[in-house]
Amino acid sequence: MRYAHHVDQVRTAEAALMAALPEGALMQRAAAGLAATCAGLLPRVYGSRVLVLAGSGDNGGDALYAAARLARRGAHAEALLLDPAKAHAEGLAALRAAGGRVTDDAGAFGRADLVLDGIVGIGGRGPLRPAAAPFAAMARRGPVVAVDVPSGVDPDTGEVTGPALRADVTVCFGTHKPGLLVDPGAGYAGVVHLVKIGLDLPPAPVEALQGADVAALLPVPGTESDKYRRGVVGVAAGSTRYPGAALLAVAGALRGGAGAVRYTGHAAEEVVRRHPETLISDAGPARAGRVQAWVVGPGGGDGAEHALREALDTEVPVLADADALTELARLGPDLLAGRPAPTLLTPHAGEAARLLAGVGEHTDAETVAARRLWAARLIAARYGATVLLKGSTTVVADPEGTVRVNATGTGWLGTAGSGDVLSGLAGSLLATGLTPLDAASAAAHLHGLAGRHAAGPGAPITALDIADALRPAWQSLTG
Ligand SMILES: NC(=O)C1=CN([C@@H]2O[C@H](COP(=O)(O)OP(=O)(O)OC[C@H]3O[C@@H](n4cnc5c(N)ncnc54)[C@H](OP(=O)(O)O)[C@@H]3O)[C@@H](O)[C@H]2O)[C@@H](O)CC1
Ligand SMILES: Nc1ncnc2c1ncn2[C@@H]1O[C@H](COP(=O)(O)OP(=O)(O)O)[C@@H](O)[C@H]1O
Ligand SMILES: [K+]
Repeated sequence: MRYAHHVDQVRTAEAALMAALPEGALMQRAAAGLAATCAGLLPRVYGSRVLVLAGSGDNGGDALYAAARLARRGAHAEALLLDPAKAHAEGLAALRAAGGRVTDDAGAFGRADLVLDGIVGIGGRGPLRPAAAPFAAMARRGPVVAVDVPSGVDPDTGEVTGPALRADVTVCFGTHKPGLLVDPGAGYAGVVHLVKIGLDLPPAPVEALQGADVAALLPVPGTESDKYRRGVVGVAAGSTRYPGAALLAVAGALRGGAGAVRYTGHAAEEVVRRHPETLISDAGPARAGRVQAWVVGPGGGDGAEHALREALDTEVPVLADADALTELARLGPDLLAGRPAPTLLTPHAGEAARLLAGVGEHTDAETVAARRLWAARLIAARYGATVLLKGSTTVVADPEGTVRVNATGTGWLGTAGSGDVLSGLAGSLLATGLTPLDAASAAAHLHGLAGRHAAGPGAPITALDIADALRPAWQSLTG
């Protein structure tokens, strides 16, 4: 598991640790880890040109001390001080003592073999200020290593509201920050290395499941298992206009661990032709027969409201997607109130904007994509449901405030019908007995791996390719 903490939690833990350590010890731990990562990125340290962009806080201090360590190993280290009067005095003295020097030539950025972004860390707020902003767009020769956080990225949210430094590698201290794991910030962070510095931290508000965590969640049939005991997932999807969504949701559901898939809707013939193992019900969710979870909405068209109401009237978990979300946004969160079982909502950014409008928060898809944590948390709180917000970083938030992020995906997943496969998959995991939080985060992880597997070194994929790749993705976790 990767854990990410908010800035105020880091500050509290840092204060407690600093009180127990000699002055400056914590910064030296940070700088040592930072310098070691930088050394690993350079073909050789001796003779390399290292440039520090140094702001006036401790983030600049870390960068200056790390550059001093590299200078002691023979690097030509230079520091560009964004506010010379306020530069970190001890860090600067260490750099000078190691043979480094100060420069005011901005061209050094483009010539450097490695740039250290020590402009701002967890003390930064808002976009880069004018003195630093030009570096966001400047050509570079060597890698940019962000110290703790890429400057210009909000550490708590990953929001980027103006120019920000795009790093190849981010070396963060003590714990991950949410902004390193959630787009758009994650896209600026590059590869993230964590340097442990001994902080004693509270429970993390944001976490990211790793392969082993997901493997531990996936259902495994026992000797007593049969298709019913493994769980049956109901899929109410597709319409005469959109039969394909039904095929795709069933394709995902068949590969999600449930023992059987029960389908109801207007695309029964097509579904059985493509997936002969599907159980077909003529009635809607209310009388379709026993299931342990319902998936409702993909390609649902005009029938989506009816199917949603019937599914919500059952006593099993319900996953609402696509057209069912549009209906839910129109009808409002009261529709979910008092359900005896949990509800999982799987919006993309546009559907999330509709759900937010349904509770009086008028916004658009771009804003949702730019403020993913905010959007997912708000929908979860206001609808009292678990939310899986799709996109380049998938964010899963439950109404109790737990947030998980998933980054196994690839841009190739942005293909028509991809979300239908995901909803079938997540519903199937729900039917096996996973909580909505676990089902959603495991499904997002598997779906992302399947997309990568299907795309290979890089090629367009179809939604059915993703469904087909779910088995190797699953095996890659459990093998
Ligand atoms: N916590 C830990 O456990 C450890 C923390 N450590 C390190 O300390 C770092 C935090 O240091 P910090 O508190 O000094 O704040 P920091 O990030 O340097 O920024 C403050 C300065 O930035 C400026 N500034 C603000 N916004 C700006 C903007 N948009 N654009 C430009 N400038 C902006 C602001 O200017 P002012 O408003 O004062 O004019 C102020 O001068 C942390 O990230 C980590 O690297 C490690 O050494 C050890 C363990
Ligand atoms: N840039 C991206 N990086 C990673 N995953 C992506 C990206 N774009 C889309 N996806 C994933 O692809 C799927 C698209 O789902 P959705 O938008 O509902 O498509 P559709 O409605 O066509 O099925 C989601 O799982 C989403 O997370
Ligand atoms: K930084």
